[in-house]
Amino acid sequence: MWNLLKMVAQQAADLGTDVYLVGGAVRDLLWGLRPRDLDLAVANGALDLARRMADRHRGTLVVLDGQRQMARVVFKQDYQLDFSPFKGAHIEGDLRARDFTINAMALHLNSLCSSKNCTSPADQGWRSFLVDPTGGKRDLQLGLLQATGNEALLDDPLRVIRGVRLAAQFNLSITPETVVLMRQGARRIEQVAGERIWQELGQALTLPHVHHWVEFMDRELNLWQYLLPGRLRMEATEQNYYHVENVWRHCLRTFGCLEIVLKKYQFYHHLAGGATGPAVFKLAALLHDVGKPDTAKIRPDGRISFYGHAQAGVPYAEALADRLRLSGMERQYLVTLIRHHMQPLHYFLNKGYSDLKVFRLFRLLEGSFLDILILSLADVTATYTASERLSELTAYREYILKLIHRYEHEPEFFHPAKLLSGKDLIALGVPEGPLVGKFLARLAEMQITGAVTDLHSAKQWVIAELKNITPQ
Ligand SMILES: Nc1ccn([C@@H]2O[C@H](COP(=O)(O)OP(=O)(O)OP(=O)(O)O)[C@@H](O)[C@H]2O)c(=O)n1
Repeated sequence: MWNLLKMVAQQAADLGTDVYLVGGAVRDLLWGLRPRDLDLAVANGALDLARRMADRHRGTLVVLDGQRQMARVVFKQDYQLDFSPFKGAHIEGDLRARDFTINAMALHLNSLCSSKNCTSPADQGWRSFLVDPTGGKRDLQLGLLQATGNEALLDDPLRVIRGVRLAAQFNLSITPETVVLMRQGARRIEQVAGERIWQELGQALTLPHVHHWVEFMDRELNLWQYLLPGRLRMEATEQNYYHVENVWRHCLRTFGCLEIVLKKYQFYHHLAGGATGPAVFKLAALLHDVGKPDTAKIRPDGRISFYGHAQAGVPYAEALADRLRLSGMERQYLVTLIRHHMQPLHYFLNKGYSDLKVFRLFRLLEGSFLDILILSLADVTATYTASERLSELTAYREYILKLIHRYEHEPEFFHPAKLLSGKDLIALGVPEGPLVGKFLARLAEMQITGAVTDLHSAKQWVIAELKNITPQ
């Protein structure tokens, strides 16, 4: 990295301009990290400098905004350099216009690289070229997050969420004055584009232990009220069985339990949902009961019917996905988690643990079997610990862990070899259309129960079933 920065300084000197390493990269260096995304503020000719770096050092140039002179140069996927002009007349002005003091520092590369100190980050000499007009270095040492000024968070309310993310990431305390500014900024969060919110919120939620910060966003900043559709309604709705706390408190508790369950059983790496999967998963925990109170009813026979509220939560999940502009995959994942989160408990209470029931539950959960089992365990842990029903919790935990163990150790059970394809079924006389899918699903279940064991018995079963279909 240091060599790359030397090259930047050299090219800048040739162009007769000043260049500074700024923002998060400087913070990370002081924190002892090796940044890979390097932001560079250039006095004049940012685009020319980016072009020279790409041409002369075999980087790939992407002009991000030609008019505003912003460009990115990528080097063999190792480092990414973002060039932009100073915001303001000079570097101090640029830094003061940034979000937090720890992000408002710069390194003057021209001076640094013309000195003998430009060798390696281990050589601490580079610190003497720090430009730090707001006291970022001191704040970082003290573990404090502080806004650069009174307007910083009103100018760009996204910075409120960035602040929470940075505090969580670097384990910082937010100064009381900055908390007040964050609270004011939070009221304007609705002005911020959904994709920007999701980018920061997603990063924050991906961190492994943010329960405390999620509570902070609620208690101190009222942020969830602006971000989550249904947040107020959840607070106004009592859990309608066990009557311990309102739905929103329960969801916050579930969020905390989810982080514990994920850590305790090392589940982080098994989740579906792609790179942002963990963040969507946690969002689902926070929203999972939003559909209450159209909800669990005790039926006359004493059994509990759960379907209503999980289904009723789907439109809220969709509205949130739209607001945050989640990708199609993220949206689908969120909706699936919300829609089916009650099913494992429903199966536990009402259906039992036969092979067929386990297989049906697996099929029902649409590729998110493991994730929904974990969410359900967190959900039930939250409910049963709050209402001190610990023996029931033990039984449920055993049930879920047994399912998870089976899922991880018996892949052939969950994915039985396909004896007949859709085409085979049609050749045997199954009418084209939805019936083919139904036959395939039934056939898989027949394999699970052992009623069908090989190609011959599969064909026999299909032929016999076809006779049961009334001819039109
Ligand atoms: N809303 C924002 C976004 C960014 N910045 C400034 O731009 C720098 C670069 O932003 P970005 O690359 O998004 O974040 P980093 O702080 O570099 O953090 P990370 O590398 O962890 O994403 C920040 O350090 C900060 O100085 C800001 O003031 N306000």
